[in-house]
Amino acid sequence: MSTAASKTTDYDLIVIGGGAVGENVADYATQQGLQVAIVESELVGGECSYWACMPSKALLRSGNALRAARRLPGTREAVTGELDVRAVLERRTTFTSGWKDDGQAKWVESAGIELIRGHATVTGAGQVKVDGRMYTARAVALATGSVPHIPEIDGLAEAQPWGTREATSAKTVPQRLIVLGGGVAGTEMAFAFSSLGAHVTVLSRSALLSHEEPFVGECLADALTAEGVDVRIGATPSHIDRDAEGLVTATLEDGSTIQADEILVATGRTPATDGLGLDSLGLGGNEGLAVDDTMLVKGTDWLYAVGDVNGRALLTHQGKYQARAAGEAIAARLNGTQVQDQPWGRHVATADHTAVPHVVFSDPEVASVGKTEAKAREAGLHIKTVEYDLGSIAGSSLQADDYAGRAKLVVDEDRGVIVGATFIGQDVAELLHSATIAIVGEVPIDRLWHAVPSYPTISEVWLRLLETYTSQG
Ligand SMILES: Cc1cc2nc3c(=O)[nH]c(=O)nc-3n(C[C@H](O)[C@H](O)[C@H](O)COP(=O)(O)OP(=O)(O)OC[C@H]3O[C@@H](n4cnc5c(N)ncnc54)[C@H](O)[C@@H]3O)c2cc1C
Ligand SMILES: NC(=O)c1ccc[n+]([C@@H]2O[C@H](COP(=O)([O-])OP(=O)(O)OC[C@H]3O[C@@H](n4cnc5c(N)ncnc54)[C@H](O)[C@@H]3O)[C@@H](O)[C@H]2O)c1
Repeated sequence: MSTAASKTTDYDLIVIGGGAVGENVADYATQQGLQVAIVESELVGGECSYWACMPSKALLRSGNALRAARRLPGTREAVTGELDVRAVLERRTTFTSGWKDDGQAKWVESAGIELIRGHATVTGAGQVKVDGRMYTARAVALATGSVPHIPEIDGLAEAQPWGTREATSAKTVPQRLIVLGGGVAGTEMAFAFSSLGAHVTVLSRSALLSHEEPFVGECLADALTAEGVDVRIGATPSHIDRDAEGLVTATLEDGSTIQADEILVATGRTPATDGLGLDSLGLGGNEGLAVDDTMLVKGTDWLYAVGDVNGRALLTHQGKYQARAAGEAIAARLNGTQVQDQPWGRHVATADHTAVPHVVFSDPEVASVGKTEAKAREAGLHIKTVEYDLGSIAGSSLQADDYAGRAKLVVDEDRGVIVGATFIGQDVAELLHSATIAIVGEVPIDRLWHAVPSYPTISEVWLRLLETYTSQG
């Protein structure tokens, strides 16, 4: 154990940032006997707990549940009203603990981690300054997350747009909302606010969710349009203006205008490295810190970057996976025990390269993992793809009348294994882990044939996909 080191430094490890990722780095390192401190400048729990995953999913769930009920004759008749907006917003607020972090701060303490409140900067190897006070450690882990990217559009900054923080913590629902960006956050928030009664216009310069299989964006655009959302693909504003009454006007490149009460900017995020003092250490830049698979920043032997800040996968679950690897890798290095850094070893985040699962909680849901067909081809893989209509599965038709959805597998023909899977449809999120296991486990297609899906579940799509794959020869 590492107590010897603690005699020369204040801590074995200082984690900067107490979001979900920082908490996990600290926890896993502490469990290996390290003395650890977390520095947090805002709320312990970070973006996910207060302004991202939790409140956004709470805002989405009620609309999705209402639509699900309306898809079933018999149930439809029992659900005759609209959403109670106040109740939905209140339920959202309970998931953020009213934007108070007492519960999570208490957990940090109970886990044997020291919490230092304040803004941290890194002043040298193992040196961290927090609001004027210097602390030392044998290793430092950055888990500072990411910040919104605001595009340089004339008048946008002056119009004081909403970011995702303002959207997820909204106290009221604007009558008209413009959503700029057709990525994950923009799509989810368009569904959420439309369900809550806003008239939403989405401005997306490319197809919605353009990193997914192409049918995903098409299905989502259709679903949003059916909900009354005005989806403008290929539309970029050239100018934004907010007048004295608060009215927002977006002027598009073709000269047309759209008016709204609020504009939400959801155009991506960049690593939160500004103001950390990295430039003076010859590190930094806004492209993200290059790390190895133990999350050690390249060119250093003491600095780690974990979660959103390293730009590998801006997702809570993947950041926490990196954190489990990094927390134990740091402990192994400091304790002088073996670092298991071979691919798929305990101390590396190998899955970041091959199997990052993600779910978009739109309606229909989008759940995908691994490579799309385009990415697999780009990687030079010799692939075959197979698609199946989810609506024709017995389990799906029981789930909802007129169930619409699609599934696609990307198979590496040389290895006979799945390298990518995409599902779109109601309630497909829980289907995703089966695909993640198949990819991570490199389960041969021939063996997958023996994984029999229960009847009548939506998972039966696996059987149909494999039958179709085999019949294609
Ligand atoms: C609207 C929205 C919805 C999302 N929904 C999902 C979802 O459903 N599922 C999912 O997996 N992911 C989702 N994400 C992504 C997810 O929120 C992030 O991947 C996750 O929060 C990253 O965790 P992190 O700990 O790396 O960073 P953060 O949660 O951002 O935590 C970083 C912490 O560091 C602190 N900090 C920063 N700089 C300093 C400093 N110098 N000194 C001290 N403290 C500092 C910050 O105050 C913050 O608390 C969503 C993101 C958005 C924007
Ligand atoms: N359910 C989830 O897991 C979930 C939900 C929300 C967000 N997130 C995470 O948060 C991150 C940020 O979400 P996001 O939606 O902001 O990013 P994103 O990368 O998913 O989408 C950004 C969108 O903005 C567009 N865009 C970028 N610059 C633009 C410009 N100058 N003008 C017009 N459009 C522009 C892009 O084309 C893209 O469509 C994502 O990477 C995602 O991992 C996850």
